[in-house]
Amino acid sequence: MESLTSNGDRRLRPAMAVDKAFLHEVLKVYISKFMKASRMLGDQLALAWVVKSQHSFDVRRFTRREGFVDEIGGALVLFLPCSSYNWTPPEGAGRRQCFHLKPNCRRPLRLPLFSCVKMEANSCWDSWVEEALSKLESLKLLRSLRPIYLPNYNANQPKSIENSQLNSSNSHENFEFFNGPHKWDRNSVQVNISEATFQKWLHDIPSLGDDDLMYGNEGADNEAAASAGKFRKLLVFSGNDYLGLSSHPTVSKAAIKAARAHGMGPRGSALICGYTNYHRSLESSLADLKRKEDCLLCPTGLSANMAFITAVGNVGSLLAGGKPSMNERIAIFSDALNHASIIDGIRLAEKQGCVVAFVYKHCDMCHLDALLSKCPMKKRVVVTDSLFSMDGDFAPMIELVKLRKKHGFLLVIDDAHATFVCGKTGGGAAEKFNCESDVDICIGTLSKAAGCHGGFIACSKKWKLLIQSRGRSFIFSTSTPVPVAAAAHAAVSVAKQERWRRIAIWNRVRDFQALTGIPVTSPIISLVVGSEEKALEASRHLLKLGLHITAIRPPTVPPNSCRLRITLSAVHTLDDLRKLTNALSQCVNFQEIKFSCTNCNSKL
Ligand SMILES: Cc1ncc(COP(=O)(O)O)c(C=O)c1O
Repeated sequence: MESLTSNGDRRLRPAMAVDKAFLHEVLKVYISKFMKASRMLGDQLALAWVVKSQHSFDVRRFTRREGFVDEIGGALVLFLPCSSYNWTPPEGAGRRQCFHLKPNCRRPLRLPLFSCVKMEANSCWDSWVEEALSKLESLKLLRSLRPIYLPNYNANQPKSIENSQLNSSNSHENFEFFNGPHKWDRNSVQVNISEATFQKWLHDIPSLGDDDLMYGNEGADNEAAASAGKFRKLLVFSGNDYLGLSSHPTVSKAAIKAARAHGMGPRGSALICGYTNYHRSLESSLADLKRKEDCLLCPTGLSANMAFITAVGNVGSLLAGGKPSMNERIAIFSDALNHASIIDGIRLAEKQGCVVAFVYKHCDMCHLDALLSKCPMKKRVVVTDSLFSMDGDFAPMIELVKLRKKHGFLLVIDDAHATFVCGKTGGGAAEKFNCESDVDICIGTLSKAAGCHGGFIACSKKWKLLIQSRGRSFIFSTSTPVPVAAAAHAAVSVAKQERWRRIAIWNRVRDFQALTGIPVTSPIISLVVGSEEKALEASRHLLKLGLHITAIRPPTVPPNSCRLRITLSAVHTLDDLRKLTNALSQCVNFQEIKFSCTNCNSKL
């Protein structure tokens, strides 16, 4: 099936069977849209959502005064004045072809007249969101982002700074990229800890972070302390800076430049006065990366998940015009191992009486299918981590897409750990599994592979408007500091351009597998060792050997599934991996782990 965007480019989309109940739902929205359009044009309009003819027609003929073309629910809809045209509705469906057109397209496009309604799995969601937005509009509850324009330099700065700003520009073209690792990259995987911290960690003594750091924060003193044996150097295998961008000079330069020109504090939440051209640029680059219409920045990944879930819950109450009945609520199907922020978001929305949660067994598509089949509620959302943070396994994206087609739910992924790491361009898990257009909402964070801070929701413009108007953790929190937004924008470009980083990290994944024989699927490696004591003992042993690896214990993971969570980075070398696997071989049994992994995989 072919789709035409306003740019005139063509993409192939899978065809879908027409479901009559579905069609009925969408037609309801067509009618309300039609009424609105009639008012807008001050004319009586004929609605032609499916037009059957041998001929082609030229969209140029339909000016705004005469009528217009819109896309609703994935189908092209013509709104035409009755006086000029006498279109009739279709006489039934069959196997037909359909074209899409972006709303209010002005470009002259020649389209063969189509004779079919094509239903997208989420077309009901499109119409529900539209209806929710109309309700919000009538209640005057739609909220706006009004970017404050911050120029590239600040004329009020001292002369020397002002000049350095003038000499460099903020534009993408001036970002510096490198085609291989450099000395600075090591900063992302090498750290020092003081002897006091080391001792407390070794003896599992609770710390408030007030350990005697002895030599302050100055680099030169730290060097001296390290060489005098006061600090211990550790090689980090526990961070989420997968590409090593936290120490990338292009990223830090962007932050420095923005901090010099504009200071630190964003001065307010995004809806008040904390949203600037820097935030907008970052949103655009993330929307591009995720191949979505738009994107909404949130203060953190945690707040992005919470904002989305509270906003989706609101659709239930807005459409019901008050507290929704059981069947009017939103059914959210959530993987049992989803991130805490998804769980908390769902709990909050449940408390507000907007959603009902169904937790399906981890990655178990039969269980999810059964729950969906039994569920009488129409408004359904499936939310899952794409790459699970504790186990390092991927959600079964292809099966999820199949179920989405079957049940017509909204598919939402938390792509926190896969963004920038997976896919040819770093687009994340959906790009890796070639299903970007089947993922409706992609939530992510800039605090992991981007090496910065902040969260985002890549989605359609309609969803963005809904979330920015109803997502409480977005609305009621101060926006991202400008230097952080500038740094993250640089990081998006670096991550895209420096492809060698993605190649390197996946090479390290293969190296780990080759050195241990343990099958691994991602840079997050979870070695389940069993009891808490075993995990702590292993972590202590690794610490003594200079490796920063944490033991993950309840309540983060279930009792007796305590583990060592190891994360690999593009910046690790093969020698680092040798050091790691040698040390691991002294405290964990690779054969046992290999056996339980194989067993586990055969059950999937
Ligand atoms: C899967 C997942 N989602 C969301 C988050 C939250 O992101 P942030 O640290 O930006 O709040 C995390 C981070 O821990 C995560 O692992």
